[in-house]
Amino acid sequence: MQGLITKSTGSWYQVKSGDQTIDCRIKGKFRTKGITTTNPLAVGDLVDFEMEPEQDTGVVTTLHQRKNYIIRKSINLSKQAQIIAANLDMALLVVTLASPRTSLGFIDRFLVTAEAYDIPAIIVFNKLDLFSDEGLEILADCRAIYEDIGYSCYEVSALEGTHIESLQETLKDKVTLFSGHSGVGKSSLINRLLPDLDLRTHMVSEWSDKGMHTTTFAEMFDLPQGGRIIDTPGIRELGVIDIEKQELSHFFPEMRELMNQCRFNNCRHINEPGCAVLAAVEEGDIAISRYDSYLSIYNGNDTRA
Ligand SMILES: Nc1nc2c(ncn2[C@@H]2O[C@H](COP(=O)(O)OP(=O)(O)OP(=O)(O)O)[C@@H](O)[C@H]2O)c(=O)[nH]1
Ligand SMILES: [Zn+2]
Repeated sequence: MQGLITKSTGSWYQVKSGDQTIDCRIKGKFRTKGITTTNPLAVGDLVDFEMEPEQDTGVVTTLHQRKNYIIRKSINLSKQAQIIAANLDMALLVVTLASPRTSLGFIDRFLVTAEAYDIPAIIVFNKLDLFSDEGLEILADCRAIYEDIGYSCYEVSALEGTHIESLQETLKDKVTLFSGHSGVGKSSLINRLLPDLDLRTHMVSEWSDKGMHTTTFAEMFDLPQGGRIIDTPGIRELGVIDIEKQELSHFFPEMRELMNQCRFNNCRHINEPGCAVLAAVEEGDIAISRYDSYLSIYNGNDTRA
């Protein structure tokens, strides 16, 4: 039987197949080429599984090839990576310019990561209800920086349910990963999008009843209009995969566009003469905040929220 992994605890996997949801273990080894992972399978994986004889549990036997996947590097020195989720169509970042304010550096880091994974990213500015007229202008300026580059932006209030419909339309029939640092309202937004609120708490208790670990990495939910979202509790940042300094500007679309116009083909866009990127910054065609983020990532500075 074929199924979709919607939740994982590390040793148990929840596999959705048709209208059924079956708790499965894995048999044998599933290796991911090129990296050592702490978890062989992740939310979003398509698998084949078999029911265990006379049990209501199953065994995963095969992993289907992944379209993409995102990882988180472990913080210790083991060099192991954790696969957070697989087969994504879109990565959504919830941010807010109200408290706790998301820094532009944090947003840019997320976008670079999504570009590196080749996963389209969208930005949702939350807590719209907290903005004064002046605040709304700042929000519009910020939004313009990202829309000019080509990223879709949404302004919502998860609290009041403002502008949720257009976001719902965008999420329709897609698999979208939700990220955001603590306090931005990611859970509130997800609860808005999933009217069946009991779903989440219900599932947790059901798993505890079976004596399974409830600390999960990520979890997938069906959207009522079609499509799915993946929540990433406790994961504040996507693991930036190793990006060569020389390649970093490829992941800033507005720089990527200009690169061929730099005088030197190995231009770092830092102080080289005839640099088209520096010229665009000067002209105001590239936002200073974006260029600052480029330098900051280039120099290996940690840009946290
Ligand atoms: N004013 C306002 N407050 C909001 C909005 N969305 C969320 N909040 C509040 O912001 C706080 C954090 O919301 P959560 O949904 O828990 O945020 P989170 O991003 O999931 O954060 P963690 O739970 O720490 O991961 C709560 O007090 C919410 O009530 C909003 O649109 N407007
Ligand atoms: Zn250059």
